[in-house]
Amino acid sequence: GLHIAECQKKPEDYQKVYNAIATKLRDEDEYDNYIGYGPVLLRLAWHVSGTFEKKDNSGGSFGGTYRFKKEMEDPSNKGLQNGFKFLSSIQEQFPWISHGDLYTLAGVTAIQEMQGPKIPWRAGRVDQTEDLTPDNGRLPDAKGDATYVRNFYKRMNFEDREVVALLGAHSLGKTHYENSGFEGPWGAATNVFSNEYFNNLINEKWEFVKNEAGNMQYNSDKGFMMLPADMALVQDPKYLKIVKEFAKDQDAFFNEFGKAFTKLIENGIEFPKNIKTTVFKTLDEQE
Ligand code: HEM
Ligand SMILES: Nc1c([N+](=O)[O-])cnc2ccccc12
Repeated sequence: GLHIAECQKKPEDYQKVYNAIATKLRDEDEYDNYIGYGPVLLRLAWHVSGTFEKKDNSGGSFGGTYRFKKEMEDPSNKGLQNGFKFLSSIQEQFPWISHGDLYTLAGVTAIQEMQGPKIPWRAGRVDQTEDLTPDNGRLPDAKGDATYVRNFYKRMNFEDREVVALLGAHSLGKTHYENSGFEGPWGAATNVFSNEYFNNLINEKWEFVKNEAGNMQYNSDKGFMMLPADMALVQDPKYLKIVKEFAKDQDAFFNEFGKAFTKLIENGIEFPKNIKTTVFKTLDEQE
């Protein structure tokens, strides 16, 4: 059914939550060989939203159902518990925030504190009961080709340009054998948002190899890696055109990513007029 957002707090209350997350991100910088918690918090926000199914308006970020066992233990979510644990102290400090608002706000904080685009955000997600937890298997398969990726994102109403922009988040963080059966990049994993991923796709020399977990992935001689689903973006002529644009024009990428990420974390939710969009200030902007 339809999810109507409800919110009693003011924008400055959510800026306090943003600042607490951003401060903790700065303090706890050693996580994952000094990549920090930014990428895993961003992936958590995407995974709690990426279960959305437009046919019956099920899944999506509204109900905060990631907190329940079935969703937390979805094999697609392996490793995200690190992000969940990071947020437990924030949840204690601000017990009034819903889980859906917390997970999506943390993703927005991660993007902005990693020098990414501003992500407009609205509050009002309301915790739902465990029975509404979506089944496992709604998140995308890393082995998918371009046809698979295009069809997958149709389920959430995303077009080619939005899909290519969203995958640009793979400029951040890395794959880990213990989570997904893929590994790398080595040494090149970043925690600064950029369009580098698109330049890697186009400029690196890729070798399709079987990795130590028995999965096929693309490795470059400079130590970068791509999933088969990443490489789909240069194997499909329509996607490739957009990859080339974003590789040349970081602003175009940032602009498209900002809009698509807000759409991703708000899929399936009706926001009444009284709930205004907030664009949070970064810590740097408040010092
Ligand atoms: C075709 C769609 C996608 C597939 C198949 C996919 C697959 C994956 C896989 C297998 C990993 C490695 C997880 C691990 O081993 O720890 C990963 C990491 C990541 N993904 Fe995606 N992803 C997709 C789309 C997205 C989107 C839309 C976003 C955000 C907008 C995103 C953000 C991230 C981030 C930030 C990481 C790094 C996490 C870390 O360093 O801990 N991905 N993705
Ligand atoms: N850093 C990454 C790259 N990269 O090129 O640096 C490519 N693909 C990725 C897929 C999932 C997570 C991180 C990725």
